[in-house]
Amino acid sequence: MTTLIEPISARSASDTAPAAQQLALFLDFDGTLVEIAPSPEDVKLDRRVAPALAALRGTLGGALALVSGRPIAFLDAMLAPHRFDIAGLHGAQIRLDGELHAQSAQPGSLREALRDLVRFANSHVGILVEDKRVSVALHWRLAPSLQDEALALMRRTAARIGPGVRLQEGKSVAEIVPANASKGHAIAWLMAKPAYAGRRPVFIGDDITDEDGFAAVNAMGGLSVRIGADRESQAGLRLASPTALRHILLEAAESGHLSADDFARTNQD
Ligand SMILES: O=P(O)(O)OC[C@H]1O[C@H](O[C@H]2O[C@H](CO)[C@@H](O)[C@H](O)[C@H]2O)[C@H](O)[C@@H](O)[C@@H]1O
Repeated sequence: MTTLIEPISARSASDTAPAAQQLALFLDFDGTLVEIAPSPEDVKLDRRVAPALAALRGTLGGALALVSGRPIAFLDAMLAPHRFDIAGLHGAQIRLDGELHAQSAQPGSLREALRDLVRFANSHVGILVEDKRVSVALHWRLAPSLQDEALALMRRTAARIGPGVRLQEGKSVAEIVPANASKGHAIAWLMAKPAYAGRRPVFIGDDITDEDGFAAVNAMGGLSVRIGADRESQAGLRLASPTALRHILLEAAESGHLSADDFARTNQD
């Protein structure tokens, strides 16, 4: 695939800051920092990744955040003892510099809807309900033949709750999330804050929910990188797998250098 970015060194002759100081790095979690697993609690994070991200955050002058569908508390537990800036629940909650700045309210009737979803899961082997309080996910990875039924149930449920929510589809999952939550909004919000402002955003993700984020960084002249080549995407670049990304991140953490060019190595593993 063609590289769609120009080398950072060619972008501005007057810009003498080190390449890493020109970037803001936004990272999705599932399918990006960890491989997709059979169920949400089965994911395994390589033990070198959290310290590498902490080192990279230093290299980037603090401009590093996770942007995920997971709750912040889950990501904190995975990355402990390190704590990062995080947009969780597809942007429904945002923590910056240790402070919770944005938190959508639990959409009306979500509790009631949850009971219906749990009933469906209890009567269909392989269906999992993930209750994230402000949002809820219905998973069918372990029961792929139930995809249509599960998706139809989630569409009906979201419609019944009303305009306060939207349906977010993903890999073998559908989620009901607050209508105003999106990864694109979360990235734009963070990019307006001092630690991130004026930098070139780089967003790396793998799923449908990441497309909003890709569109947002594309609109800001940033770099969008999709893990996997299995479907169309607005992302300008591709990496083959979380392993390929991990190599880049670990190398950058070790060397103390990160530039846009590091993400132009496409389809590698
Ligand atoms: O935005 P992300 O960090 O990519 O989170 C998106 C959703 O990821 C999780 O579900 C996905 O990963 C599971 C574990 O690999 C997999 O079993 C499932 O099929 C995938 O859809 C997570 O459970 C969701 O809460 C996230 O919203």
